[in-house]
Amino acid sequence: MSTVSAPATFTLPATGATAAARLPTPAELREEIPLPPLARKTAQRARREIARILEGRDDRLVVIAGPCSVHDPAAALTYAERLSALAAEQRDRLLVVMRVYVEKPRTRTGWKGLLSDPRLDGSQDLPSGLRLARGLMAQIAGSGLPVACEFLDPLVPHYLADAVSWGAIGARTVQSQVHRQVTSGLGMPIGFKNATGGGVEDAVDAIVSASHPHVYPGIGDDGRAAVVSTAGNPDGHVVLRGGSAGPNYEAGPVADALAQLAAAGLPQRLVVDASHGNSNKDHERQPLVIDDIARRVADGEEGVAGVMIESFLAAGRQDLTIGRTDLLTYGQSVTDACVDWQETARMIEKLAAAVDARRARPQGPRH
Ligand SMILES: O=C[C@H](O)[C@H](O)COP(=O)(O)O
Ligand SMILES: C=C(OP(=O)(O)O)C(=O)O
Repeated sequence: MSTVSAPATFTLPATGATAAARLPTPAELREEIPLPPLARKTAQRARREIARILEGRDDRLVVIAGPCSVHDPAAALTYAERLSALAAEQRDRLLVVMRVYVEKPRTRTGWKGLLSDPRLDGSQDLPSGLRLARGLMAQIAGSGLPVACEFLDPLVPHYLADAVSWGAIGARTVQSQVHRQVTSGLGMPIGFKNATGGGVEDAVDAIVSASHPHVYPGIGDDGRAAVVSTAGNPDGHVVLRGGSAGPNYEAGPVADALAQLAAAGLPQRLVVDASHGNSNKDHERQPLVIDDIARRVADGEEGVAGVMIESFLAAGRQDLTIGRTDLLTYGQSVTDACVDWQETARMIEKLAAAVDARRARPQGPRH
């Protein structure tokens, strides 16, 4: 019988990576760009309200609307101003949260978002991107409009999470243990997208995993590597976004997903994304998804707690040529196609009317 003895020391191979610039620590960035008191209040209040809607204790719908990605802070602020006015008008029926997505997962390659490359010129000035992202989120939340984003890099929540009311784990990372661990320590409701193939099981697994405490290697407020311990996130939920097998916003797939949640002992409430695989990335299909959901909500459907809409000032999308921001159309997405402002307002009004109609039903939910 042969035995294998472990070497006394290990030499790690060179990684090929270089550390090009220092990032501020989370504590340094929070001190440099503090959250205004109203931003903190907005973030905390919306977290609680979203959780109540997910629990079915508040009969409003959550509406997560905004650009696929933020590439121009000025256009994002113009959009925020309009959305904020509409959110205030509909606050008794809807809880509107703005997508302020500063990190983009890519299927293969492409611009990875404002945080990675804030000048859109390939210089990848991450320290500036991080500052810009935090400043923008602080300003939007500080205007009273709650902020949503996708958490992609596991270090980034340490810098931004206090400004955020709703977080997403995307279809490309929903199976990742790293992301499940990170979200288990975040203080806001987290929507887990179904995987790109359409499978909801991965999102259900992620909710269960993230609801448990975890211990993992991460960083502390001082930026030093640390053992991070989390308490578990009780507000994980599924986001149906369709997939390569087709859309899943219709009543049948929603009922199937709710059954999977019930089988896992989880609350039967979820969010439907009108974009991505549910629109086949065609922005003109998003209103069809919202119309269908609004009709079902008006008829009394209660499994859908909220919707996501990819929306910006101008309709459609445009290709980004790195280094040529002069070629860009103002207020139009450089990633996935979005509906324009007029269509966004129409969709939001339709959802508000659906909540009213559900309330008016004799056997409708109590509120
Ligand atoms: O939501 C945005 C995109 O669908 C996601 O970032 C993937 O983009 P890509 O397939 O263009 O890389
Ligand atoms: C990348 C996104 O979605 P998904 O993970 O569903 O592709 C998104 O919402 O921006």
